Amino acid sequence: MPHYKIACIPGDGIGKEVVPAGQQALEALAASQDGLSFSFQSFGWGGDWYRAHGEMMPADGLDALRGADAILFGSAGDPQIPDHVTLWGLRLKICQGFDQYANVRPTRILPGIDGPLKRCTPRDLDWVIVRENSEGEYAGVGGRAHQGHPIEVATDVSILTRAGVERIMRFAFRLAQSRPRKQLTVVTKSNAQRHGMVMWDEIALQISREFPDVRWDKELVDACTARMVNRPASLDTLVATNLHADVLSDLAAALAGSLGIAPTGNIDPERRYPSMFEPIHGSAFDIMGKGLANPVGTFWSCVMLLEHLGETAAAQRLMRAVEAVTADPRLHTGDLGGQATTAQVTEAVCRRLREPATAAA
Ligand SMILES: NC(=O)c1ccc[n+]([C@@H]2O[C@H](COP(=O)([O-])OP(=O)(O)OC[C@H]3O[C@@H](n4cnc5c(N)ncnc54)[C@H](O)[C@@H]3O)[C@@H](O)[C@H]2O)c1
Ligand SMILES: O=C(O)[C@H](O)[C@@H](O)C(=O)O
Ligand SMILES: [K+]
Ligand SMILES: [Mn+2]
Repeated sequence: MPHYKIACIPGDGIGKEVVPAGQQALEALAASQDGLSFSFQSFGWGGDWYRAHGEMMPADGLDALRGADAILFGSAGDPQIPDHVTLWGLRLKICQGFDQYANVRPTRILPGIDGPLKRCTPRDLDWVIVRENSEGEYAGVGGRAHQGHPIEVATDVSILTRAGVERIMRFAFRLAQSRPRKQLTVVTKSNAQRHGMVMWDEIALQISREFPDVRWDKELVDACTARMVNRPASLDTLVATNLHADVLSDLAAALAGSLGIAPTGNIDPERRYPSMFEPIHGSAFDIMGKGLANPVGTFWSCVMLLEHLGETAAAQRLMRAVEAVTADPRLHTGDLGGQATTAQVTEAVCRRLREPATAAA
């Protein structure tokens, strides 16, 4: 009987609220499904760990995660610690350390959710953004010199490698091919960025030849924001660099109703290392510690986690339970205009999961 080891890293802010909610949902799922079981190991890394130990996670922390089947992550970001310290010391350390180079960000308007675009129905917005997750603007290459002097200099160099672009393009074309519309939009900025992004475009064309059944086009990232708003139904799968996709995916989440709903997987497609699943949002300093965070993005991330493990039936059951709960406005958290708490939404999802299969369907 399948037994999965899940490493939980709540991290900071509302991560500490939504990751336990995700764990509860997985536990409810396992309790109601023969042959599915999980063991959870929780790691108290993040801002508190930093205050105690001077680092966001132990230097050999990746070794503690290596044996996990998957990682459930919350957020890195603490009001008292600079954001680049928290992000690089935890999330990026894991994503880059485990070469989770494909970041997959699905967006849909879930039942009962009132998206902000008046002409956009749930049928018009069904996207997956593939974010290059290992290099580009997040390569970490650059430096600062002469700090505080008039000649001070600072650089962040975007690095794109042929190997890195080929693998993310191949992943994105394959994902597009697996979806009904078989359609990919390659997001670029090769008008202004005349080296790396030009290579990006050339490699997209090269890889496209391996996928003759995938219809594809190219869009400059600035125009892509307008297209997402004005012609959402013209998009299906998108692939973009690390930073471009980071920005586009927050926009996508907002257009689907809230940042609190959107999920992501940091995937190692070759399965050399555990992949890591998390809501796309951060620590949400303005609401942390109040029990008001929307746990739906984390539940949906758990759905992606289950899909990654090959537990398709369990993934579908959890997604149906989440959709049944979003369909009820009384179970909407503040970000959706409602008044429900994290605990109420979590309990409602778990209750659905405990119901006999036919009733939950
Ligand atoms: N993957 C990550 O670890 C990650 C992602 C994004 C931001 N961050 C970090 O989080 C911190 C805060 O960043 P930010 O303010 O730019 O983004 P954020 O996602 O934390 O919050 C933006 C806004 O969305 C709201 N929001 C986000 N998630 C919500 C949820 N589940 N329910 C209800 N409302 C929600 C917040 O209340 C806030 O108003 C920073 O330190 C940043 O670096 C980390
Ligand atoms: O990449 C970033 O900036 C952060 O990790 C976060 O914003 C995310 O989207 O994961
Ligand atoms: K997150
Ligand atoms: Mn982001």
